[in-house]
Amino acid sequence: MEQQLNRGGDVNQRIARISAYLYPKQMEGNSTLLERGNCRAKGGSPGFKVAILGVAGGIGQPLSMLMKMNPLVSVLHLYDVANTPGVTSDISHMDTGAVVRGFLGPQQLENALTRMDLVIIPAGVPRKLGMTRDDLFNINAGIVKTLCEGIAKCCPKAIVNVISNPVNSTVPIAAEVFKKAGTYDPKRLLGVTMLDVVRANTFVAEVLGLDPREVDVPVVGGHAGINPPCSFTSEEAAFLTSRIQNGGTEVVEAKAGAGSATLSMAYAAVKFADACLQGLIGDVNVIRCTFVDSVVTELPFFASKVRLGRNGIEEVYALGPVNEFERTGLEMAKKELAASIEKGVSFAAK
Ligand SMILES: NC(=O)c1ccc[n+]([C@@H]2O[C@H](COP(=O)([O-])OP(=O)(O)OC[C@H]3O[C@@H](n4cnc5c(N)ncnc54)[C@H](O)[C@@H]3O)[C@@H](O)[C@H]2O)c1
Ligand SMILES: O=C(O)C[C@H](O)C(=O)O
Repeated sequence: MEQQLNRGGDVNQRIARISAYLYPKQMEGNSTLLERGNCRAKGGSPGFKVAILGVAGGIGQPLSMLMKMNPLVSVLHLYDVANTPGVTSDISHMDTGAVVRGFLGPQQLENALTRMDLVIIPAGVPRKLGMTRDDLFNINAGIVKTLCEGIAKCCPKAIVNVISNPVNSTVPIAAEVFKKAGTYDPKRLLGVTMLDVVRANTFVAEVLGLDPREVDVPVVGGHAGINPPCSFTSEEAAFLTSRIQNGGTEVVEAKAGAGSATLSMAYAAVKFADACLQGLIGDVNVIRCTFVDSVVTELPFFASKVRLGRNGIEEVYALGPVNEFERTGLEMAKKELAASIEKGVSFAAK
């Protein structure tokens, strides 16, 4: 993990790029500013300020731990409505650069969010056996709405990564909240679908007998295209599509009432958050799949490949050629997606 998070150049080069991002004017011709600049929290390292909302949960705890290990993070704000002090105390003992602060309950939400560069939201209830993600809507819609109202007020320029389910509705809710507040920037709101990619890489590698690190499967709008080029039998394609689409249910059933994916989700979330931070410091060719405001299809939101950069999303890529099997899956996915998006938009309009 350490090796992965440090990829894209030597740590000193990355620190210089962070400083250039945070203090573009001052950095001109002044490389010593890094030592004196206030981008460094007292006793900590230079980097970005990141808030995680929902830190005491199954995802929130390992996600907080992994973000504390990320060398691009200088300040880590941990927020939850319960049990924040324990998680904060525990994580704060890790001897990595980021300075950790805990925030408990709605009265501390604004302090948790003020001046953040990136906000990650895993707050909300997970599904249990027999539930769909949409069954979580009634509770999680309100949670995401409130948290996004706080973001609009306290850090309207932050990049926002939404993990809380149903993502297909919670991202449109967030967009509506930001529109109402006059702060909406579609380049900065990203639904986290990275777990689909992580699963797809793993399952495809299993079938092909490859190392998952050599596989990169873009998962778009709920279905997969394959890279590197390879071919599957129709049975293999059907098996893989179903396994990737039902990966969440596979974990919910294995956990037998104890919730849904948490550890793989935390891993996927930190991979995605790290990509957002890499984009912010100006790394090139940071391309990931995510559920975003989109014109790729007729739907207002869609998961597809995007290029991340200094402003968040720099480019949303078109789908490219799809075969008949993928076209059928895409049409089915779009119907469900349209309903989920509309549900989120109407909720936020109330
Ligand atoms: N996007 C994805 O691919 C993906 C994958 C897995 C899980 N999820 C979703 O992530 C969410 C969290 O899952 P989990 O397993 O960590 O659940 P969890 O119940 O273990 O943790 C949720 C945390 O959210 C906190 N919380 C509740 N209301 C809050 C509020 N108003 N403000 C701040 N925090 C609040 C809770 O106190 C708890 O600590 C669920 O909605 C789940 O469906 C998404
Ligand atoms: O399946 C769930 O409810 C959680 C998450 O969306 C997942 O895909 O694991």
